[in-house]
Amino acid sequence: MTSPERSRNDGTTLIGSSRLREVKVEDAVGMVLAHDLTQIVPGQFKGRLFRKGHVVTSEDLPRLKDIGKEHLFTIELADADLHEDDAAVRMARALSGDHVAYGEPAEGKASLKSTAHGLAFIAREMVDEINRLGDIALATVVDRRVVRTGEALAATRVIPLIVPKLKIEAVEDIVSAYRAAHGIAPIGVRPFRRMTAGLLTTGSEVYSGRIQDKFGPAVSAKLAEFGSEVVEQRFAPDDRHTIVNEIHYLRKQGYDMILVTGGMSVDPDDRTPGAIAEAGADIVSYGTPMLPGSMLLFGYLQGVPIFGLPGCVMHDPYTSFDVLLSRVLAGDTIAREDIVGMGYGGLHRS
Ligand SMILES: Nc1nc2c(c(=O)[nH]1)N[C@H]1C(S)=C(S)[C@@H](COP(=O)(O)OP(=O)(O)OC[C@H]3O[C@@H](n4cnc5c(N)ncnc54)[C@H](O)[C@@H]3O)O[C@H]1N2
Ligand code: MOO
Repeated sequence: MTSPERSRNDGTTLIGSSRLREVKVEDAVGMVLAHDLTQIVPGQFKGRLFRKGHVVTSEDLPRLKDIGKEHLFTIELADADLHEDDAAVRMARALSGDHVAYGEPAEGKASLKSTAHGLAFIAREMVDEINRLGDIALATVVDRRVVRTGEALAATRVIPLIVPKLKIEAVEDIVSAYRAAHGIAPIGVRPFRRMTAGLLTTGSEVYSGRIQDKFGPAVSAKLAEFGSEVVEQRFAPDDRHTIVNEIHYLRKQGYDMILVTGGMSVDPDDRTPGAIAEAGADIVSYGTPMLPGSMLLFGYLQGVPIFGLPGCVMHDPYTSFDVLLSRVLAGDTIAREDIVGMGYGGLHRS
């Protein structure tokens, strides 16, 4: 796993073909730092105290001692090797796909960030394959996580200070093969489209004015959070025929998706799933193996995504609606197997 590293008793260490020479801090004034130096003060600070390339001055000596440095390295880098910063950047470059940016490395780490609000794409098998090489750390967010502009997607790092070029070339080869096979990079972001929605709120208690509608504001806020919009809201009592007609009305308006709220459970007045079916939708799934949001229905009405949203969507901040909505907005067509796969890791409230 680890690079052959040989410490010698003349104060030098050989890593691969490169030589690291230890210099006592007292003798290091005027020396150029070979790598970033980190300070950690729990609860207060963690980061770079000195940058790679910094020229050590006599004023630096107490601060170097404070972070435990008695010696510093000079590096004689062999042609066959790479400095940790350069290795991290090369990996970042290889891995980055659409809507991903990476900046300057720090402390041997390069961060890949999203340049869009959308759904992260992370090829998990690729991450595992790279980490299997050893001496390399590639840490990512989970696939299909919602990311905002500027949010981190992944970070690359090599474990030793110096790594053989061959190791990074192995990463580049793995990634090239992936790109060739799949036509995309292993790390990317699929930006959310701006979609319009027609909303139908069912429930006789709301329709009659007995209680105030709370679903409309909750669903509108949710779509706005994703950059989309509820354009029109209609209301219906718990009457199947009326609900079917209202669904047809919304379909005719040409909205990008149709959302029907309430009446999704097991009571005799819960008419929504039957009405969505009667309206002619192809039901992908009624019932979603995730909590909250288990009573959610998803289907397509003449190709338009249609959701039956259970009461929890009005109440819980994160439900199966968030998962499926984000995928629809990223351009996915949802199949039954996608719904099946939501159960593992899908328990967010018992
Ligand atoms: N015996 C069972 N009970 C429940 C089940 C079950 O499987 N068996 N599922 C539970 C789950 S999970 C959820 S979520 C809810 C689903 O509720 P519904 O979608 O059927 O919602 P309703 O019955 O129509 O209403 C429930 C509740 O919410 C109020 N509501 C509904 N719409 C609005 C609105 N637009 N504004 C304000 N308030 C609204 C309604 O008055 C009820 O109080 O069922 C669980 N139970
Ligand atoms: O679907 Mo309820 O739909 O899990 O809280």
